[in-house]
Amino acid sequence: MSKAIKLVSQSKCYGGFQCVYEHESSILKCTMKFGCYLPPQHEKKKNLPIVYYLSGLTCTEQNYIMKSGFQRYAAKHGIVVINPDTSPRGFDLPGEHESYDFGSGAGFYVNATEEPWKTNYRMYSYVTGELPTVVASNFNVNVGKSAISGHSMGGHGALIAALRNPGKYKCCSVFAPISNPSECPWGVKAFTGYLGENKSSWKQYDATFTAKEYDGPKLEILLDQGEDDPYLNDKQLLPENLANACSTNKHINLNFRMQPGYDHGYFFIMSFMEDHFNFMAKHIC
Ligand SMILES: N[C@@H](CCC(=O)N[C@@H](CS)C(=O)NCC(=O)O)C(=O)O
Repeated sequence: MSKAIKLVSQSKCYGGFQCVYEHESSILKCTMKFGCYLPPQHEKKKNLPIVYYLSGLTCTEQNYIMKSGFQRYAAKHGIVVINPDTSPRGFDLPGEHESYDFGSGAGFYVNATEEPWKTNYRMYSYVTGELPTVVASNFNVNVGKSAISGHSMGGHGALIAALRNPGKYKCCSVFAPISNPSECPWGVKAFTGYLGENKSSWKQYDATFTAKEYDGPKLEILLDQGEDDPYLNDKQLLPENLANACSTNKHINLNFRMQPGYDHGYFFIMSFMEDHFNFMAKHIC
């Protein structure tokens, strides 16, 4: 596996640098971009903590970089922030670019088992395996101090990454996550396409199921959900199902906050970004 990365862009921001890098992913078999915020502390200090942030449907690495305002808090706490793209890129598989909720921009953080997706659509292994290795070999980070965060489809990705890899991520921060994908239209469409009709193979990628089975070190999860999020009312997110599952598991502490008046977008996310960085900093700084 090549660990080489190439700088695509670099802009000074809060004393550090917001960068975008690209690299050849051997798992996805394509060139992938990822955002990398290097806080001011990166020049002198070694062993900085890492936050991974996974984005939602239709996003590239740009949405979070441009819209969330996270850099201010990453600079304050001295955290390296890595945010990958949401699917493999550069292919033209049948139907890949036809809908916003499947294929490109919608990798759902699973390892596909179905044709024609199974060769490239392996975002679970990319995010939890290849990307951390690439990050560890290129930046002054301490992989033992990692947290994972995400929004919507990326909230689902963050939850399953944390729940399936006990101890790897010290805590998990999510905004409006797709919390029970086996039971919502977005998830059913994606899992049928990537994983096939057999629902038993879906459970490993469903936070509501994996939360019941988690028995690792105490996992703290901060979940913010806008009350006026249209996708909440459309039953795409189902955070109450995750909350029920977590309430029966003493190894998980879920802080589930409903936020009146907020919708699904980045204005909601930016409003609670400081809280999420304070929460993650407590676990990794
Ligand atoms: N109706 C939206 C659905 C997708 C959506 O809301 N995506 C969220 C994540 S699930 C997002 O972050 N969009 C990009 C943005 O707001 O910058 C669309 O077609 O773009």
